[in-house]
Amino acid sequence: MFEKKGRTLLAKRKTLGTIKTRRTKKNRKMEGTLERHSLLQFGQLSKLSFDNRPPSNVASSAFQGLLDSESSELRNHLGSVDADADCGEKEFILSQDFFCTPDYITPDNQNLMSGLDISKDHSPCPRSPVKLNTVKSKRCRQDSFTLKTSNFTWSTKHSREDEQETDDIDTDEIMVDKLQANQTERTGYVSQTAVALRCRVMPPPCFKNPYVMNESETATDPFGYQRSKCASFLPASISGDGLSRYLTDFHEIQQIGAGNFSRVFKVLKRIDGCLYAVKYSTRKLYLDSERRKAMMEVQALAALGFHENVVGYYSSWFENEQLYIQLELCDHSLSKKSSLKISEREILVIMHQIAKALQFVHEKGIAHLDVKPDNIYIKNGVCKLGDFGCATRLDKSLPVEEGDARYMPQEILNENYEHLDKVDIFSLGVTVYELIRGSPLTESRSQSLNIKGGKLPLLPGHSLQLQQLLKTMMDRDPTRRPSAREIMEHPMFDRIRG
Ligand SMILES: Nc1ncnc2c1ncn2[C@@H]1O[C@H](COP(=O)(O)OP(=O)(O)OP(=O)(O)O)[C@@H](O)[C@H]1O
Ligand SMILES: [Mg+2]
Repeated sequence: MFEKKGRTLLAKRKTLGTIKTRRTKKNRKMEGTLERHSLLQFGQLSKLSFDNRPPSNVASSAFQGLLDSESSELRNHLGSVDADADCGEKEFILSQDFFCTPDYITPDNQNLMSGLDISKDHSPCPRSPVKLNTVKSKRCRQDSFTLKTSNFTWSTKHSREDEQETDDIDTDEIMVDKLQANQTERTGYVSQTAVALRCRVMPPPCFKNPYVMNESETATDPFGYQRSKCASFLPASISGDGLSRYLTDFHEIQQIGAGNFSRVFKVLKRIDGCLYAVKYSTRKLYLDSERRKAMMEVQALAALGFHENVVGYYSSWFENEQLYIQLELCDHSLSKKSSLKISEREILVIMHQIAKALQFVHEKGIAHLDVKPDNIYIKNGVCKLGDFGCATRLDKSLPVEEGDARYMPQEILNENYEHLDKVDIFSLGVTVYELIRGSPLTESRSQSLNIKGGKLPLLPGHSLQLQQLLKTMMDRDPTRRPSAREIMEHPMFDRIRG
């Protein structure tokens, strides 16, 4: 912790360029360690820069070029420092903190989030932090001070507080060197390359997956502390022109679906040549809270893992303040079929497969809460449950946001969340009823009252067994509805088990 504070201080000194500290012995000793640490870190950075070069991407080549030029410049500088025996006076500390501490390198009013466009970065690379010609230093012992230039104001209140923690208050004094007039403009300058490098060095933040039961798998995040400083910066920083992961990794073929909040495209993944579905939010998710809410869908999918009757999940990322989700590509959704008459055998197959999916989901402690024909997809004749945008935990440890009201039982509309698994059973019952009817449910109040009241009309042409099962699935009382496992084990399905 002590060394950490020492680094912070030195990083600040480097950034400000002209602030010198009269060091105590203790600090000098610390710097020796930190300089070695910095060299080590630089080694890692340069390795990253040279080893991870994508061969065929123009944008990333330009990006790499900038990184390389900056890397070699920094390396030259470090080399010369290495040869110099008097390490105590050097101001070249390059640590991860330098790249990951926006508050130290970011002047006020600079919008880093929208400025990350390497192709447009025609600004000169920052010169190595050479010693500036300074005029006589002036002592400053205020608790906080403001360094004003013609362009910006940099409050160092926090810096001063940090330094006070690190340094011995009695012995430390801060001396501020006056800048030469032609250096004032550079004081607040942060190279876009440095920002890009920071993003590259810094892995994205880890979020705890609330659907995963075994805490130990997600509790450890070795970068947690440093990432937390960049958490709100990173999602937006990977967006913007020229750095689109979607466009870089996928070739868009056609739109295959749209929901209330999203659009879904059939895409070809460039690197593996396979087809996928990519769903992305139509609304821009500017707020952290919006992003976290959207992320619950992918967290549920990731926590569930593979099941043949659940739509496959591959990856997800934020880009341009939108959440992108790469999914298994299916042929179409079941709603296409709800306007057609389908046979009882087909109905039984669908019912059995979705009950299987629900059994799997419920056993993982999750409720789907938006089962309906729109959210059941067909792939090669196999049904897959999709759209986990309303998924929540059965133990009520997460907020409940019910799905399409037409398929919801009365108890959830009354905010009774005691039997969330049985909400899915009710919705599956309504889904099957809609398929049998052959026409989509309307928003009509009388229809809705009948369904929610468990009053199922006779379904001519269908077995009593099926009608009986549907009736219990749509019972008003959730405790009387069968579980997904009980549905699966119903003898009626012997006809299709073949
Ligand atoms: N993996 C997929 N393969 C094929 N089509 C898909 C896939 N995912 C979604 N779709 C299509 O896109 C439509 C919208 O997707 P989805 O239901 O996930 O979006 P949404 O915005 O969450 O929907 P909702 O309006 O229900 O909230 C689906 O009904 C389906 O037709
Ligand atoms: Mg949907």
